[in-house]
Amino acid sequence: MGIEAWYMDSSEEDQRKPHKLSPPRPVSPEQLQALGVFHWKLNADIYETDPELEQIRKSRGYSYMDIITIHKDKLPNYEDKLKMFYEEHLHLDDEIRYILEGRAYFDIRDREDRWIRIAMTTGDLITLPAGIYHRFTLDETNYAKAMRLFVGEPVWKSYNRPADDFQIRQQYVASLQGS
Ligand SMILES: CSCCC(=O)/C(O)=C/O
Ligand SMILES: [Fe+2]
Repeated sequence: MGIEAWYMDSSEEDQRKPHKLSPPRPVSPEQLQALGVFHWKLNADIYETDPELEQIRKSRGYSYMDIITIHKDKLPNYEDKLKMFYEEHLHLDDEIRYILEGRAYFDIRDREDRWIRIAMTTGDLITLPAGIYHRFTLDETNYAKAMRLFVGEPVWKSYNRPADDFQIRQQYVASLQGS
C-alpha cells in the first residue's frame, strides 16, 4: 500500500491542518522515490517481534532504535521541540521514522523547492535521505509515537536552512540529476 502525499498550499494557517491545494495535487510513491524517499507499511501492533521490521533493520544496518512519544504530557520541552521540528532543516544522515501510534506529517522539498506533505499514519516507516530539506509536524490529533532508527550511533543534530554549502546537501542535489 502506498503512502498519501500531496503538494501543499501556501496558507499561513495552522501547520497541523492538511494544507492541500484545491483541487488537490497528489504525489505518488514513485515521485517520492525519485526524491530519495522510501516507504514501507508494517504492522505496528507487532513491532516488538515483527520479522519484516527485523529484515529491514538487518538489511539496511539500522542497528540503533529508540521510541519517542510526541504529546504535550509526555515529551519534555514539547512546545520548543515541535517548533524546532517544523523549522526547515537537513541532517547529515538519513532520517528513519516508524509511526507506532497516531499520525503526523513530514514535509519535504521537491526539485523546484515546492513543499510536498507526506501523511504518516500508524504502520508507516519512512526514510528521508541525508541532505534533503524537510520538516515535521503533528496533525490535528496532536499525538504520535514513533520509532527512530539509525545506522550506528545516532546523531540528532539538524542544520536549519540555508545549509547549501554542506557537502551532504550538494551530494543530495547531485543525486537528483537525471533521476
Ligand atoms: C518523529 S521524530 C521527531 C522529528 C525529528 O526527529 C525530525 O528530525 C524531524 O525532521
Ligand atoms: Fe529532521
